[in-house]
Amino acid sequence: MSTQQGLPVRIRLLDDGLEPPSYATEGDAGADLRTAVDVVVAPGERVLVPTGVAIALPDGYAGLVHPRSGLAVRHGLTIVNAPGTIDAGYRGEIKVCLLNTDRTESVHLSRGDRIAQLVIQRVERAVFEIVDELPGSARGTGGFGSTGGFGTIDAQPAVLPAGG
Ligand SMILES: O=c1ccn([C@H]2C[C@H](O)[C@@H](COP(=O)(O)OP(=O)(O)OP(=O)(O)O)O2)c(=O)[nH]1
Ligand SMILES: [Mg+2]
Repeated sequence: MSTQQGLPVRIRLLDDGLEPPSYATEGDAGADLRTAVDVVVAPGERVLVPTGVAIALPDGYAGLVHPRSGLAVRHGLTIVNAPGTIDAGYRGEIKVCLLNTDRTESVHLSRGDRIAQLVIQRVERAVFEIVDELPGSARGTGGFGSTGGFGTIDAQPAVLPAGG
């Protein structure tokens, strides 16, 4: 009898010989995902990396693909669309769009290296109700540094033109 506790999630291992996603230590929020291929990510480049797994999440859940902090700090490796969203209905291979933010050094990854982490969360689906006025709140329309932060906030944040 298994003593493991948690949400049962069906997983297909699409790549024989690759270790399945796993939690590194008890209490971890993210299960580490591995690259199925050797890959070099050049400075400033992005690469879509296969993980060799497909999952079926129960309705009402989503998987969020987060970067790993160690790779971020040591190598500048991040995920372009962090966190990536794995929909409950998605049955394809989970892939990770890695980005090397380092200006000079390439990142060399070997098949089996842990490249990202999958956090599974409950999610709500909204039923959008169109209204003319929103209810008041303490924050109101303040945002984008309205509560203070670095330096002076005298100026309003610039509104950048789309695409510019
Ligand atoms: O980092 C990611 C993000 C997404 N996906 C897969 C699972 C997800 O369910 C599907 C769609 O992702 P998303 O909705 O973010 O992409 P989209 O650009 O909106 O594509 P689509 O039109 O297919 O929804 O792609 C991944 O494998 N890795
Ligand atoms: Mg989508």
